[in-house]
Amino acid sequence: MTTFEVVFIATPALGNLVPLVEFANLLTNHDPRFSATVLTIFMPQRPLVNTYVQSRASSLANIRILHLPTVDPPPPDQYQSSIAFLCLHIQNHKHHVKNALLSLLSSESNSPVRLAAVFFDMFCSSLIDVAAELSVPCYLYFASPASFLGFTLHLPRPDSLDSESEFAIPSFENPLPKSVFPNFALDANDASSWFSYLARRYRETKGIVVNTLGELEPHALQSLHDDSLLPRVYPIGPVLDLAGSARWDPNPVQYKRITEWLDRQPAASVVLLCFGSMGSMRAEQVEQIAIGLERAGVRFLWALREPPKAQLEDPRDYLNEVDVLPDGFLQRTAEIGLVCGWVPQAKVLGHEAVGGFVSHCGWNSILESLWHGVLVATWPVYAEQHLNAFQMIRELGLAVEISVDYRVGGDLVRAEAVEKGVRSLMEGSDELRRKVKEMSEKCKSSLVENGSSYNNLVSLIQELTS
Ligand SMILES: O=c1ccn([C@@H]2O[C@H](COP(=O)(O)OP(=O)(O)O[C@H]3O[C@H](CO)[C@@H](O)[C@H](O)[C@H]3O)[C@@H](O)[C@H]2O)c(=O)[nH]1
Repeated sequence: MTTFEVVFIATPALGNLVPLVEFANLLTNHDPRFSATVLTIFMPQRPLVNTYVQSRASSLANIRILHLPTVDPPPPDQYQSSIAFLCLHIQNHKHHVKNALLSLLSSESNSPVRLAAVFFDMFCSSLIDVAAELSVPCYLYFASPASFLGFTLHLPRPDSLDSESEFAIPSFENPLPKSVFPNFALDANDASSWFSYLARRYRETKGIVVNTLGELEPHALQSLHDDSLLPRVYPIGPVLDLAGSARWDPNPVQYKRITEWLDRQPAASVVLLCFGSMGSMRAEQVEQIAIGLERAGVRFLWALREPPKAQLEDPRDYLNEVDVLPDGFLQRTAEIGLVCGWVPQAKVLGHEAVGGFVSHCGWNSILESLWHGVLVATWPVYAEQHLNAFQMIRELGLAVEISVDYRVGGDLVRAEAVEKGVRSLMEGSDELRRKVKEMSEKCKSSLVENGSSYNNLVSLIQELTS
């Protein structure tokens, strides 16, 4: 029997790497003819990514994790933005990726294993050259929504953006105000030119897998389908690591403390506040959130993390969060709240005590909340999150809004807005909750036999093995 090897390469960031590894896991579990190798790129500034890789490497039966040799980071005079840094750093691994693929191809020549494909994620377009040189079919794995994939393909030039305008982008039903554009699309620096380059090259792949489902993003997916210059798009999702960081938690003591605290709270009473794997807030914003939460008087679990000292570093848990919180806040809210650092988010969202989620709208967080049927209040911060929030509220009607000033990098969100947003999340919105529960059912059924994502996985496998 011929067996098939698939290689996966992701950006060294949890939001990209985790879904890619889970997709590799889904593929190899679905069809035992497949085995997978994940090639990882090392970045010293990302200790959480490294912890995740180490732990996952030992827990996945059909997946080999291979570390590419370490490469020096690009010197500062070669980039202006963190996106450019990432893209250059990834591009500088071309040689090592080629060697890794060559060694897999050479082992293939004396065994019935076929190297069926290489999957790259959204920042790795430069590596398409390596796959092309070795004639290995190349696919894009897109960990953000289909709507954002469409956005990248129709990125207006920054110098064509005028402050009053709205923009028609085919993957969105409504015109987009400039205020929801990601930072990289607004600045005429190297970030927008890198993104245009990345997206141009998506079209050169043999297919694109998006971590979404047809039932969630029908409009965006139809627009991609209608794009005759794009390869076939396979919506296969939601692909999630539901055990999440509970499996590789950076702080197991904290995890135990959180779980025990949640176990003592009434059903659907707690609001979780968490802003992604790279999320942190400056001191003035922390203060406004604290005041807003205290005024709202709801139970809360707040993942509060310290801003990184240098660009591209992960935030860290505060050694002592008392330093940034208003005087006496922890004592006054001791009965109803828990402030902690990193939380095992996917597990927490599945806990019956959690009734609402204030989220930065990273796509993995949105999918995790939909999976568990937890209503989100949107608080986008960076990357494509303003677009995701726009889609969730205006296009899909699946979230409530914390009225963040939509200027990117925006102003302080005042305590009043936090209080109002949290109240409307926890107190009202029965109809929204019903819709979210309905979507939760669709997420689950899409992955079982004859579900839409399941069927797309079967079609992809047919293509990979033909
Ligand atoms: O305290 C925390 C914080 C995060 N997480 C997990 O980390 C992941 C975070 O992923 P996501 O919600 O997508 O946010 P980011 O880490 O910010 O992800 C980046 O990558 C995503 C996928 O491309 C984009 O949608 C985001 O905008 C981008 O910032 C999720 O699985 C969370 O469960 C935790 O478990 N605990």
